[in-house]
Amino acid sequence: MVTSTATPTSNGTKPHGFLAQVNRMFDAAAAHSDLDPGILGQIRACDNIVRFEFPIKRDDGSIDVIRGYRAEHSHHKKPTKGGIRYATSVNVDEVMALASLMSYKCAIVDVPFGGAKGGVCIDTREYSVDELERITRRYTFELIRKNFIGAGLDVPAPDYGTGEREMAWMMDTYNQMTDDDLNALGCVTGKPVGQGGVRGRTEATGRGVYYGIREACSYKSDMEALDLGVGVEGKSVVIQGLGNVGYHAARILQNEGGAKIVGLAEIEGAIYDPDGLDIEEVMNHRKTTGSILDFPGAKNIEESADALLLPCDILIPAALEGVIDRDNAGDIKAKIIAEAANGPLTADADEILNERGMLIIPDVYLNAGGVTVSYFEWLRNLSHVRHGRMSRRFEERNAERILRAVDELTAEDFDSKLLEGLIERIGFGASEQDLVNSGLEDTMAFAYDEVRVIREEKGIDMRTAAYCSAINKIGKSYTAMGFFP
Ligand SMILES: NC(=O)c1ccc[n+]([C@@H]2O[C@H](COP(=O)([O-])OP(=O)(O)OC[C@H]3O[C@@H](n4cnc5c(N)ncnc54)[C@H](O)[C@@H]3O)[C@@H](O)[C@H]2O)c1
Repeated sequence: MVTSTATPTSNGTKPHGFLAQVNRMFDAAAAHSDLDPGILGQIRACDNIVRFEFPIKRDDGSIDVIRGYRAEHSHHKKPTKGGIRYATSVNVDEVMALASLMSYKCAIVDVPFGGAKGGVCIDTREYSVDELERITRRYTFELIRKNFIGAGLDVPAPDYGTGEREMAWMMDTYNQMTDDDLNALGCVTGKPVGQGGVRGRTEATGRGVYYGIREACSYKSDMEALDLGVGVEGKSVVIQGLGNVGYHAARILQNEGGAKIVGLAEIEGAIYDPDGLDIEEVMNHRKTTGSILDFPGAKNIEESADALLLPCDILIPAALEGVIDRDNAGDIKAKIIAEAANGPLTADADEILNERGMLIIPDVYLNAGGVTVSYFEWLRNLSHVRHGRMSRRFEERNAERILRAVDELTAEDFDSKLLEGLIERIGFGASEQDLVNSGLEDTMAFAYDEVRVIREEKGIDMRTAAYCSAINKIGKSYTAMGFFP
């Protein structure tokens, strides 16, 4: 085990890797800050990182050595929060970069957590479900031993390659291994609904991506500058990655926003149809045939990455980092780049696309829906009260009182249907999903507005403005609490 606060210089670190890209973006925003350089340095630094290896018995009896990581970027607020990634790209540089993004993201949407990220360096397709469960449980056990998990300490969530299944295994392992009975449910978020999860968490990142794009498309001056109309409706969209984030973003953009999905890219290749692709039909086709290719009416694109260059209004990279770099940035035809994935643009690509006048909605803002709803889930776990449960009866009784107060309404003709109608009309007794979605919608709209004001005041691009927002808020936090000892 290596526990260190130093910047990575060995073992998996790329010379100009992901962390260097994130720090370059941070530095561009820090140049607009009046904060003491020492405080800026502390905001940028990764507070704690752990790397460990453990053996796992495969189904055939052989042994694999698995490498895991967890980085806690910023302890200015606790717990720290961030996903667990299962991918072969996972290394110390990647988890530190992703943990930094989490700190900035939480600050931008006013979620009171520090940033963290963890991962296991595996290709999930090479392991059975039983093996994945053993890996997840052992990884969690290592986090417990090293004090890197707990409702008040550090709270993982799903990321690339993990989902609610892995979160349930993590929570159960934590529950079995610790005495933290009261708060055990809050040790991870993104759990299944029956295991302390909240309705709406699975789709939350994709839904947040939709709300963020909708905010961006609602500003006439920005749309006019791109020669586009106001609103999401009718805009053509290309999406890379049809996992949790990409699929739900596509579905909601299509069904609620009226956008036209013209291109979809997955690992096996991409498809294009300028007349529009129905996302559910494509997913069913993939389920049946094992691939999105050969979808009826669509053109196959054998080289999946070429889909990034398709003509469209909005390009949504929703897979992994660094997919748009200085080599392909000049060929991108989309007018809006909506960063659903973390770090899909290198700093060079970011500069090139900004110079070309494109509107980039940055990851640190756009994919914050997941952590926002994770916050709701965590609050629910700590309070042991389901959202909407306390308020529903109270609100129903209020509605009943209002109805009974209407003079002409006697007790005999009191009609429960009328009560239901009133409840629905004035929004009483909202379901948990309604409460979660409306909380997420407000959060995304409010944060967009804060970033927009900074962007206009300083005359800077949206990413730099979003980082400025994060730096201001985290800087305020460090300044107010002072430095120990
Ligand atoms: N899950 C969340 O709540 C969440 C929250 C914030 C940010 N993110 C970020 O969103 C991105 C995607 O995460 P996810 O949870 O949807 O992961 P996921 O594992 O559910 O899905 C990722 C999808 O991308 C596909 N993919 C991988 N490489 C590809 C390529 N080169 N071209 C096309 N498709 C490719 C995979 O096959 C998979 O279907 C990551 O950058 C992650 O950090 C996720």
